[in-house]
Amino acid sequence: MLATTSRRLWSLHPFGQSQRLLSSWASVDPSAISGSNPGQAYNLVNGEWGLPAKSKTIPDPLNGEPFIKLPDTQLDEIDPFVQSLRAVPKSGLHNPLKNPERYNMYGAVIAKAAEEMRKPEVEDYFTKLVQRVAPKHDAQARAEVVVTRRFLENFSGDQVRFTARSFGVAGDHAGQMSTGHRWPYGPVGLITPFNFPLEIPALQLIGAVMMGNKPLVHVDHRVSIVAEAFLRMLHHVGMPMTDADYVHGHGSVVNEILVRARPRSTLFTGSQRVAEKLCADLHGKVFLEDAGFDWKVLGPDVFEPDYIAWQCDQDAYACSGQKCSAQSILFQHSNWVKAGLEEKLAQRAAQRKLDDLSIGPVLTWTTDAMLAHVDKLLKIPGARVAFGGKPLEGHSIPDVYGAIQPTAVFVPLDQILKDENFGLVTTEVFGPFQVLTEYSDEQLPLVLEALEKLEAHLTAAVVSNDPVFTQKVLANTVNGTTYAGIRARTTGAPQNHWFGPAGDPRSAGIGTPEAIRLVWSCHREIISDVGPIPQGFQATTT
Ligand SMILES: NC(=O)c1ccc[n+]([C@@H]2O[C@H](COP(=O)([O-])OP(=O)(O)OC[C@H]3O[C@@H](n4cnc5c(N)ncnc54)[C@H](O)[C@@H]3O)[C@@H](O)[C@H]2O)c1
Repeated sequence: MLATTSRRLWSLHPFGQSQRLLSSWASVDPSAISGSNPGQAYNLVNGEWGLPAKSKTIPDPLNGEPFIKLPDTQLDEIDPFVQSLRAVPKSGLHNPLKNPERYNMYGAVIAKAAEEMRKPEVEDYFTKLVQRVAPKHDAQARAEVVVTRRFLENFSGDQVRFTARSFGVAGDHAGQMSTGHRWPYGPVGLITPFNFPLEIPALQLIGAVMMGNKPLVHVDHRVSIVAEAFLRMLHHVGMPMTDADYVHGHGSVVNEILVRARPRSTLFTGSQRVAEKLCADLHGKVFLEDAGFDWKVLGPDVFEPDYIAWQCDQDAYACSGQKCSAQSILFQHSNWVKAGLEEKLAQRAAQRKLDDLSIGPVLTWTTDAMLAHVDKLLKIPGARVAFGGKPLEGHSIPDVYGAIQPTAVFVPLDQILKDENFGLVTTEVFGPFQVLTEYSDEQLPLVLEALEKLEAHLTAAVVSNDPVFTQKVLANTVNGTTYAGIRARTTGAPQNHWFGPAGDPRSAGIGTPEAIRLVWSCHREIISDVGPIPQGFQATTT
């Protein structure tokens, strides 16, 4: 049974000064939650926050203290979520012909949400909350909050209906006109992972509701408290409480809700394994942002090696390598090797420290698992540890999480291409780990062969200002978000461009009007044919 709670609860938490300013909507204080004062998360269904019978606690990633209590929703408690989704018509809560006032309503809600997030205390609040559950440097956590705010700024006011705009084409005769509409799916699923606790669920949730869908939202349990706070903030600025449901807990439980509720579409962001399972269980009605094994090719033109080393370090190791866009493999032209890039990379990586969370806990790989992966790679002829390869020391990160130094293993290109090695070398390690390799001018076709063999096509970078070289690589690859030019990176996507994989009809996107239209609406063509019927019409059978 779901027990209903109310906003009275906030008063139970000993908020500090800045959190008191937020007390009308914030339910946990990131500065105060601890083993002795755990935060409490709630499910939301049909407009009511509530708790199932069981709860579970999650450990503080920095010291192991059980610091957040989560609803541990069981299979016999999912009926309200199933019924809530089933009650949503396929034509959505609004569409261009139904309840168009809601485009205006969301324009106002999103504008107010942006205004709320522009308050320094709200920016600090979300930054700190993100850091408590997914420890990363203040700059990284704050960037997530700022990108979210800027997205809200971009999609406020009339941008909601502009994003859902229709287009018309003249017909064959008077009275006929065809109009292409962006139509909602109605009931939808939205599942996101742990690594961007705010940005990914926030951007996708807003895209879903502004296009007229009602989503069931689920975020990885380790960080789901953050999106709950965002949802509470949206309610505070006027979003109807019944427009989205929110369920904490196990992925398997969400899986069952979706199987029974049969949403018309589901956006999944996470691992390839779960992506494929959901695709099968939901009969292909999915959009996917799945695993990233992201590559960077350094072209022959060596330029500003200190800058390039800094960018490579950021791409591989910021957020402890836990970005889907993190640089997983670096193809260095021999000119870069001669320029000493590897040493520069090692120096940059050595600057990272736990104190400022420029390196920190890894939430889905243990230390042993990451080091075992390194050991397996080292069995490949010619492979060597370029730097790192050791556990972090002097910390209290619990064993369920991982903690290793920023690590790079060099593997010769010809070995990477061997069938017996390729799968191992191109396994995504969601932590501070990358593979380095080297190629010569004559070996560029081998680099392209390796890129062709990869299965994941999320981000990529071609670091070169040589247009012929860059064009050759771009022309023969498919990654959905590819940066090209001497400043090319793999990470740090802001709100001003599409982010998402390519090369798969299920590929989703995030961040732009095109991404929202693709993921959260389908095309509907309405052909008006109102006459007049031609004078002297005579029927013929054809
Ligand atoms: N492509 C992108 O934009 C993008 C962005 C971020 C992360 N990722 C990927 O996410 C992965 C890291 O996250 P992870 O390993 O924790 O992912 P994961 O697939 O284990 O979990 C992701 C989400 O799915 C849920 N889930 C798990 N099993 C489920 C099931 N059977 N049915 C429904 N939901 C289920 C989890 O609770 C979580 O919310 C990496 O592979 C990374 O590349 C991709």
